[in-house]
Amino acid sequence: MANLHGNTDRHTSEDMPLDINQAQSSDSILETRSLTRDFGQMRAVDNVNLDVKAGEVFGLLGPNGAGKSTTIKMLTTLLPPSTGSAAIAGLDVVRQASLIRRVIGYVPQALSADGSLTGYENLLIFSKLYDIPRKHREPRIWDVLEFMGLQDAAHRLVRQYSGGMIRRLEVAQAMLHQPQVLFLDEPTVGLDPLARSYVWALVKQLRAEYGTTIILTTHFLEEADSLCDRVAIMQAGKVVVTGIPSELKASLNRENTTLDDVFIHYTGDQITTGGTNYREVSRTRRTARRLG
Ligand SMILES: Nc1ncnc2c1ncn2[C@@H]1O[C@H](COP(=O)(O)OP(=O)(O)OP(=O)(O)O)[C@@H](O)[C@H]1O
Repeated sequence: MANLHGNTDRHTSEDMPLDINQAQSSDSILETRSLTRDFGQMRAVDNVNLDVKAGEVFGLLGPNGAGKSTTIKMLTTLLPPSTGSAAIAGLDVVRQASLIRRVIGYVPQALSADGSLTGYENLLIFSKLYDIPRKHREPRIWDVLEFMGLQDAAHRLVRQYSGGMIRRLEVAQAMLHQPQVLFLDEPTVGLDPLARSYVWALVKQLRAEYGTTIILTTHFLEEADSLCDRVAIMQAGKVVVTGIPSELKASLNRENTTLDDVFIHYTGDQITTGGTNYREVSRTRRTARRLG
């Protein structure tokens, strides 16, 4: 393993990925081993090894097209890996997919709430999808509505919600069955700063009150710095570095280092550029517009 401290040369993808605190797999709730996904000739996720501890907020960072969403889709059983393996709470994502779905929640980038229904109705549908027993549904729905600060809007149509309220409803949907691990794929894309800070507060509260392990992707490095216990930076399908944000920043041995500096150091890229194609841009803009 390369020595991170004092090394200010740009990291290349040929190097071994760095892990500056080397999580032990024994207390991991999520593990991937050589997780790989190909789309035809294109390798979207390339031999990714991750260990996430129970109760951590873990950030997956990387430029557009780095492989973050594809990784999340494999972990949430929506896409089978080409090779390699992944386990959550000791369950294999391929062989035990239906059991995995009971212990995870997932908020995708694309809209997952139906605008023509009320918030309550959306939650009722999810409570049935999650097989929550009939007598527990209503109290559970009111619990999550209250937790997300949406109880007064419960019977309003979702199309009348603000972008921030829709995001909170989507997190509520994903939390109904009290998952051990919650995946948030760009939870604050398209939100204004106030709504974004509300979502940050919610993530912190979820972890504090329920001990939920949270795995999020984001393009906002300030957000990752504020929320995440550890981050992994991906580039071209590989994890190039994993670590605690403060230690990653300190390791550059520069004054006033931000996570942006760390990101540029390891990827040589500004997070808003590089590898972007029309499909990705239009998807992000579509999501932002629908939330906005
Ligand atoms: N279904 C698919 N078919 C073909 N290629 C795909 C598919 N899904 C993703 N890709 C490609 O795989 C690569 C990784 O995409 P992915 O969406 O995982 O990146 P990302 O890091 O999540 O990017 P973004 O930050 O833009 O969401 C990209 O080159 C993308 O074009």
